Amino acid sequence: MFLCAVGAGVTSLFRTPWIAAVAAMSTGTFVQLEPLNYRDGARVEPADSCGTEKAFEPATGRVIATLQCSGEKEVSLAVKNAKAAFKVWSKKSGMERCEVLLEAARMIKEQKDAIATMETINNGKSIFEARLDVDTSWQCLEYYAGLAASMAGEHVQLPGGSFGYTRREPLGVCVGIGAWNYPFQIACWKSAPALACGNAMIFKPSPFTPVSALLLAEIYTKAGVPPGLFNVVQGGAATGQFLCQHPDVAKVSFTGSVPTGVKIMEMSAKGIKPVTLELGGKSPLIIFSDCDLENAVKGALLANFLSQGQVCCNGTRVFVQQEIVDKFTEEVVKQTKKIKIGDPLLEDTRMGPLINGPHLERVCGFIKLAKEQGATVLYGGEQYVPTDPKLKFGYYMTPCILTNCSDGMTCVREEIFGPVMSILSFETEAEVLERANDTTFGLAAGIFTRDIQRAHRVAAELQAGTCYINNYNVSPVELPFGGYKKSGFGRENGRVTLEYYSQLKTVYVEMGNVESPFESQ
Ligand SMILES: NC(=O)c1ccc[n+]([C@@H]2O[C@H](COP(=O)([O-])OP(=O)(O)OC[C@H]3O[C@@H](n4cnc5c(N)ncnc54)[C@H](O)[C@@H]3O)[C@@H](O)[C@H]2O)c1
Ligand SMILES: O=CCc1c[nH]cn1
Repeated sequence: MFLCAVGAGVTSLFRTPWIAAVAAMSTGTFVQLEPLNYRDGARVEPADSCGTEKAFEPATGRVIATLQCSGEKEVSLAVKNAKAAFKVWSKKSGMERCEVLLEAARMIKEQKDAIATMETINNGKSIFEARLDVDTSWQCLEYYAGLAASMAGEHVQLPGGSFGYTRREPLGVCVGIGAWNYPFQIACWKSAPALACGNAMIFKPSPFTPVSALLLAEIYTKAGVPPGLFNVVQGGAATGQFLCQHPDVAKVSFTGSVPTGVKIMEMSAKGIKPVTLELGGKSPLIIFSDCDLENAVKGALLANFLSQGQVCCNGTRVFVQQEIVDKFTEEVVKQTKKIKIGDPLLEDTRMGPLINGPHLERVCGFIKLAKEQGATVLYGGEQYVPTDPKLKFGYYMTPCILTNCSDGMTCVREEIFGPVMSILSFETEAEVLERANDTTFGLAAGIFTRDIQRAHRVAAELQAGTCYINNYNVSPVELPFGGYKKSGFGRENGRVTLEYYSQLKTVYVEMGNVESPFESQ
């Protein structure tokens, strides 16, 4: 499927040499040559286009693909195909859908290293993390495979022997629109529950990370979904709008920024389409003085520096109780200095490049402004050039720790979406709760304490969709994930997500005669 230096030509995704060749690929070698749209069970060039976009390898700054953004015609063809596939797939039993999803999960597991390598090349996250993302991806498919057959309604007894029952039915053609920070995982988090419920899906990845959704599409086809059930269209805002506005699209599940979420909701409102919005955050991490300090420091690093800090639920406002703030800060800086930055495909790298040049500039701009507003950079926050010459034009920076922060500063109020931790001190539980909740976002929050009563009391008061107690950024597929306030609504993962990809039909059954005020005397 890909031409690459080690691949020696075009090979098939499903042959072992392809998997081995991709998994062994090194930074600076991959070029995407095959079409990036997927329709009717195969890669295709789009029928029309509304411009082009370039996708990069963030580690080197090389262009790896030039996308044709799908136009209205291509989007309509994808919807037409998805509608046809929906007719077949929605008639299958839950157990039949389960079998196909389990096979797809098995194939993802089998190709884990190759998929993770592609993700690292296109996104820049370390191969260590990309493999973890692939694990949560196949787990998601397995989880919803297991739930597919449990979709059921209820039976309700009514007077006179009449009764009613409910049926949980799929919605139809669902659209998934993804962000660039977890390209493969987001495609799985959306498609697995959608397909388990009997829907079809058209997925549009971010134009920055167009590559890995195609691997998922090929796996679904090989696993046995009908052609057209999972299609991929490429492009940016214009393509996304064609999708959201299409009259035959039944639902939109979106992961991205708040401003785009607003637009998605407006477009969906015009068609009365349900939406799931997984948006941004500025989450608090609260560290009480009675915590296990070593775990709290580990938690703070997990909350800030995974995927170069480009994680929606990151706990970037680190509130530390006054008594331990010096000790905590010293230890956090010590551990942050140890993070190995560099070629993301190397096994010991823990921080790769940011997604692209403009984003790196934006993150550095936040740090500059933080300094102007009175914050102190205790460590990092600078552009970084690794010694390997092939990485010279990559988008690297050192992880940044800010102190002397106050609640009104821009770095404390706005989502930076980069490796920037702001440390703030507090004195009392009541005070920190008020400050933690003083944000328009509400995606996640964290608490480190040994006092279990306090942990649950604080979790109950935090205005956030997910609260981590004594850990951070762990997202098992069994647990629902989603936001409060401007971080969005609807959920991904967990049993509840079946409700967001299905609708309830009530069937009334009359066992007697019709009683009517209109009957003749
Ligand atoms: N809550 C979550 O689960 C979650 C997960 C990952 C990222 N995010 C958030 O995503 C943001 C970063 O991702 P991003 O920069 O890709 O976000 P973005 O909003 O710029 O883009 C997200 C997607 O929307 C598409 N898009 C842009 N304009 C559109 C329009 N008018 N109509 C339809 N589609 C449109 C983009 O092409 C992309 O595929 C951050 O705010 C982050 O917090 C949230
Ligand atoms: O970036 C936010 C968390 C996440 C991971 N995968 C999908 N969302």
